[in-house]
Amino acid sequence: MITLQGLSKRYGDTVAVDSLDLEVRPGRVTGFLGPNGAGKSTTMRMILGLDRPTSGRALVDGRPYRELDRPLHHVGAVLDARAVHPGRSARSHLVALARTHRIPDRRVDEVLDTVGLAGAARRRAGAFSLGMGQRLGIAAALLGDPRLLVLDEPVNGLDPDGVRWVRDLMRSMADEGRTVFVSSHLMSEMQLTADHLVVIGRGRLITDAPLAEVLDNSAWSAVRVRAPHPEDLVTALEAEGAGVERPGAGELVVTGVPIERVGELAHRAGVALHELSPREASLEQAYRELTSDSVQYAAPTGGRR
Ligand SMILES: Nc1ncnc2c1ncn2[C@@H]1O[C@H](COP(=O)(O)OP(=O)(O)OP(=O)(O)O)[C@@H](O)[C@H]1O
Repeated sequence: MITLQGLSKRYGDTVAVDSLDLEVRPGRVTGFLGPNGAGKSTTMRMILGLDRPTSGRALVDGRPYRELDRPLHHVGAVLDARAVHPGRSARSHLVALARTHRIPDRRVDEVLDTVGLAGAARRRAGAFSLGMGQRLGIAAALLGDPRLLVLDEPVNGLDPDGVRWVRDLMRSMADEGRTVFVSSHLMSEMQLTADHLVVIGRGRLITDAPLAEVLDNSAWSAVRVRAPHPEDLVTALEAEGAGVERPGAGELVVTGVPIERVGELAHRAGVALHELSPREASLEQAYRELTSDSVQYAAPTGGRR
């Protein structure tokens, strides 16, 4: 488990992380989202003891990272997959890392196999593609068979097979009861991968909630109804305080009432339905609503048509 307590980081006048309180729990994939500059990487660096908090604490299994006896067994991390000696082979890079942490060489071959790099193990890491570099970074993260994975944009540069592979890896790690904390800007991918979401903006916590709750709370979530004569249903819905829009003749978009209730009210009002379906929000839509006030580096809107 990762615990953040009043975690803050300033760089001069910039408040990169602002009093974050958070628990990242085991057994699920927690997506870590936020606009550019929100403070995600800085938070991850503090969790991994690479940056010192200005105030507050970041704890891994109850202790600061620097105080862990065998850190690679607690946490595997991929922050910058390019941080590899370019002249070394993938295998010798991992062997060097393993030996400094008293991990046997056979574990290196196991993780090379797991990430699909066994065939490229003796090639220079400097000549690796972006995707192969990501796989090597993940191999390093897995070396100590850690209880916790911290991944900063792990699917960056991966092809569709690679993206699916990372998704499956994170899923199986979480299903084994490990903690997976992953940042990404790819909302469609996060919607497929994450169980739980933490969203920050300008260094502050915006949301810490299950994915399903974030989607349900989106203004985009609604119920679509098609009915040739919906008037009595509209009256019943409005009496319940539902929001009812009428985008076209015989069409309703209903908010604020569960789909089952819309069905019951239609039945009671004797209104024939031609369609009753959920309009589900995408994470992209929900995320835009949540972060609309905290986007710092937005492209200008309007202009070209
Ligand atoms: N070493 C540093 N020195 C000065 N400012 C920094 C440093 N590292 C980060 N910052 C600033 O802290 C803020 C948070 O940056 P951070 O990289 O943590 O955001 P992020 O959410 O990871 O962004 P992105 O999605 O663009 O990777 C930004 O304003 C950034 O410019």
